[in-house]
Amino acid sequence: MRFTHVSLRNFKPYDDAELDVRDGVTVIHGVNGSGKSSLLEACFFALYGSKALSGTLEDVVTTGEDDAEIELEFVHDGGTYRIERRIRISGERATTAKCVLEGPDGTVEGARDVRRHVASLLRMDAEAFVNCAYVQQGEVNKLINASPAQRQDMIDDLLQLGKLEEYRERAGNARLGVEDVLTSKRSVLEDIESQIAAKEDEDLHARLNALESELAEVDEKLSNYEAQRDKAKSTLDAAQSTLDEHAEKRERLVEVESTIEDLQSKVAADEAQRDKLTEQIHDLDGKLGDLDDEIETALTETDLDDATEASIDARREALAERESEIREELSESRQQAQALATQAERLEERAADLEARAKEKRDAAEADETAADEAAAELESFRKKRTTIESSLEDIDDRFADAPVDRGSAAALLEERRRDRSEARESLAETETELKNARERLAEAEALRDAGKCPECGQAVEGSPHVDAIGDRSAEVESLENERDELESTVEDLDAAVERAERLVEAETRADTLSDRLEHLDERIEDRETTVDSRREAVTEKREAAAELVEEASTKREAATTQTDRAETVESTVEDLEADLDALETRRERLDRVESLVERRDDTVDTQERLREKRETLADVNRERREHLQDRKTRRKELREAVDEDAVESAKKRKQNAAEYLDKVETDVLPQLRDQRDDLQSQIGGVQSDLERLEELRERRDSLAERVGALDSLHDEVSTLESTYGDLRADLRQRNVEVLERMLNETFDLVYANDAYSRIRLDGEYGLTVFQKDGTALEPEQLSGGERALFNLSLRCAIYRLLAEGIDGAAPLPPLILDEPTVFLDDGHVSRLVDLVEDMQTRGVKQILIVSHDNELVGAADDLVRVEKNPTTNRSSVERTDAPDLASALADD
Ligand SMILES: Nc1ncnc2c1ncn2[C@@H]1O[C@H](COP(=O)(O)OP(=O)(O)OP(=O)(O)O)[C@@H](O)[C@H]1O
Ligand SMILES: [Zn+2]
Repeated sequence: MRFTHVSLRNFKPYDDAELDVRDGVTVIHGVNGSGKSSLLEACFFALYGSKALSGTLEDVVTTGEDDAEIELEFVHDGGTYRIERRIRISGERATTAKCVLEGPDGTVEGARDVRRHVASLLRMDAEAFVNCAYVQQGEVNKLINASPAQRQDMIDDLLQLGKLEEYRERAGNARLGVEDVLTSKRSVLEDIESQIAAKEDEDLHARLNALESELAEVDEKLSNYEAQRDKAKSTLDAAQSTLDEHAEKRERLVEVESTIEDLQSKVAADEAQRDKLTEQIHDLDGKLGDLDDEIETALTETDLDDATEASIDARREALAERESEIREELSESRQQAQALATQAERLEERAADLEARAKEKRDAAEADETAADEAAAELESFRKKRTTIESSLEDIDDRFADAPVDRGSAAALLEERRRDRSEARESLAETETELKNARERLAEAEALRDAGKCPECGQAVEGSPHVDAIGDRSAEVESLENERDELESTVEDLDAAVERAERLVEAETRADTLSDRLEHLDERIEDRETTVDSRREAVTEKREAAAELVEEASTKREAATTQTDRAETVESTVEDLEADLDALETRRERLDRVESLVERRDDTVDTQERLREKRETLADVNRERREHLQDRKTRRKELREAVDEDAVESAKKRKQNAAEYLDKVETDVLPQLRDQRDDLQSQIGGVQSDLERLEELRERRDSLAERVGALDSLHDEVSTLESTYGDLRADLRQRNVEVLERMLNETFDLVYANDAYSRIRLDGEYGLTVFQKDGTALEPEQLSGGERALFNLSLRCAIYRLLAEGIDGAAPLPPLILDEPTVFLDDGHVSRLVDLVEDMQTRGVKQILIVSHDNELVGAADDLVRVEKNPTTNRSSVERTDAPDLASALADD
């Protein structure tokens, strides 16, 4: 198997990338993170899908893109294949939107089917692919650190040895299954054999023969009795039909006899009925005569000529006409009477009303008169009061004739007098004070003088000029005392004058009051005078009006009497008319009586007619009945002759005999025989089915015995197969281990010659041991990092070779893929790696893909592929460079 072309879109760091992969060694190089490993992963992913990923499906699609596409073309076993996958991100999740494998045998679709198809094509699943062909970056220690059992599983799986174990287990399971079946079948077989033996002991055939002959005897007896029974049955039937015939005839006879009796009694009854009817008709004739008499009498009470319907109707009409006339007149008269009565009533009311008003007027006149009298009395008293007040006023005026002022100035006079008096009192008070002071000064001077001092300056009197002053001072006192006396009498006079003035003021005030009252009285006098006049006038007017009203009332009363008289006249007319109506009613009643009598007569005639008809009908019916009676009597005669009592007796006897026989045979003999027969038949059936069962058992025994034999030999075969698979696997594994150990040592020599190690041992349990030149053994884990890398590579290459050579025909193995194999190697060992690669090539590995940036490996490449990442877009691209150009490019470096 070889890759030929890979093309990517939006796979991890790539946008659009395409690469033709050629045979030989292809080295992919580029700086860290440029996308080298991703390119290899793309191929692996193309083959196995999500199983090939360490991460999730989403990681595959370039961040920020919706979908990714991977296409891988490869050749395998002479065929060309192409796988196409498309991954789409929808929401958070990525799904495989398309997955198609096109190959020479057709197209496979769907991720699961494609993965299975690839696994069966390459005979390895994703895990086996990684273990065999694809050495991933940093997986140096995977095989070294694995336990021998893991390693064994891994390698067995690669070499498909696991299948053998699987087959062995399947064979073991099959053996156990066969054993289970065998055991159960054997026990069934034993059971059947014992059943057969039991049945054979029963001697079934002899029993069958005996039962069958017994059955034949019973059958014969049965058919004999059945024939006898049939004969008895027909005898019985014949006797029965004779009896039935006679019984029927007798029944008819009875019927006919009862019919005759019935008819006879009906005829008699109807004849009696007819007689009764004749009698009734006769009675009605008498009744009719009576009615005719009554009608005659009633007619004479009316003014009818005859009692016909027409004349009664005509009369009735005339009465009705008259009645309506009277009623009309009556209603008019009643209305008129009513109207007149109402008018009279109204007039009475009006008269009463007028009289009442006249009385009111008279009462009002009375009241007015009383009011006028009262006013006149008051007027008289007011006039008297006026005279009294006038004389009082004249008295007051007389007093003012002597007074110093006129009436009206008294108040001013009083004020003047009081002022004069208070002035006089003030002068008096001043004078008294002056007098007191003068008296004190005199006393002082007299005291000083008595003490010998100057009464004026208080100095010693000798030589004082003022000693004469005492005389002056006593003269002053004297004059002041005179003045005071004068003033005191003035005040007394003025007191009297004030008193007089006060009395004048009093009189003046009284005169004013009297004048006011006088004025007031004058007003009232005038008022009363007016009242007296107007009331007296009103009295006259009202009395006149009352007289008029009384006159009007008497006129109304007269009119009322007239109307009442007229109403009475009309009412008597009404009474006359009512009497007329009563007379009319009596005449109508008489008419009614005639009419009802006529009707009754007509009814009676009808009844008589009906009775006659009924009597006639009855006569007809009886005529018919008599004919029918004659007919029935003839029939009775015939039937009486047809009944034969002897034949009936003999038939009865025969019937009884046959019935007795049948009863015996059918209830006793035949059922017994039938039971016997059924019992025998069922016994025979039982024996027959036993025989059939025996036969069946024998058949089953034979087939079971055959089956048990077959199972025995199958068990032997399966056991052999089981042990064969076990042996084969152990054998193959041993051989593989030997070959793998040889190849491992060859490879190891190639990459690690001249070193301290002599060889590697791979034991039967897949344990690995490294031997040093001095013979000491080492665990592979004890090797250095670089040594471990080489050891791993050797082991991987050896496994690859073992597979390549172990599989027949053209090597279908996938390319050998190494991702960064030189990481732990020093320069010398890199050239060993180059040797190893070349060795693998010479051993027939067609395609080797190596990711490396080691110059020496680059130099060894047949094809060089450069991977670059655009630093601005951060997207990777891939480009093939021819080896020589690169060599020179590297030389420039
Ligand atoms: N889904 C993705 N979308 C975009 N870029 C991705 C995605 N997955 C991985 N990468 C980028 O791809 C690069 C990793 O590629 P890869 O491992 O192939 O590099 P490399 O060349 O093998 O590097 P080294 O030499 O270190 O092994 C990283 O730069 C990573 O950021
Ligand atoms: Zn890498």
